[in-house]
Amino acid sequence: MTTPLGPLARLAAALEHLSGTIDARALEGDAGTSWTARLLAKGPDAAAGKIAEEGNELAEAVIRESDDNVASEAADVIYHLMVGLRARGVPLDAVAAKLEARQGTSGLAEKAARKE
Ligand SMILES: N=c1c2ncn([C@@H]3O[C@H](COP(=O)(O)OP(=O)(O)OP(=O)(O)O)[C@@H](O)[C@H]3O)c2ncn1[C@@H]1O[C@H](COP(=O)(O)O)[C@@H](O)[C@H]1O
Repeated sequence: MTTPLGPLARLAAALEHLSGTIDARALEGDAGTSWTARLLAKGPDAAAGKIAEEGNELAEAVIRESDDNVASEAADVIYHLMVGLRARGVPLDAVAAKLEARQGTSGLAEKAARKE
């Protein structure tokens, strides 16, 4: 019997799959049949617009919508974030490195250090 994946492992697997799909669309996607290819063809500005739009929709959902809508809007943000990173050529590794570098540093301490 296989052990079911925990939520973070499921998310990591989904992101891995999505990342591969976005890379494939960037290399040989058809803007006529693929939203990802269409967005990438328009360049980073188009992805940035969708990140902002979906971010607002997620914020609205967090404030006043159902748990299911929050999850759905969060998925939209993650997808468009990944397309934006691909449009800019910023590798996921670079984002991972930022998160890793912040581990163990309080957000409040980091903010205070910026003001010095
Ligand atoms: N996760 C997503 C995903 N999330 C959202 N979207 C699309 O993003 C678009 C914009 O979402 P909105 O909710 O803003 O829709 P809208 O209001 O009609 O958008 P506008 O046209 O008004 O900007 C819609 O067409 C959604 O279907 C996504 N499109 C693709 N993916 C993933 O990417 C894969 C490849 O998709 P294609 O590139 O389209 O083949 C898919 O199999 C999915 O795994």
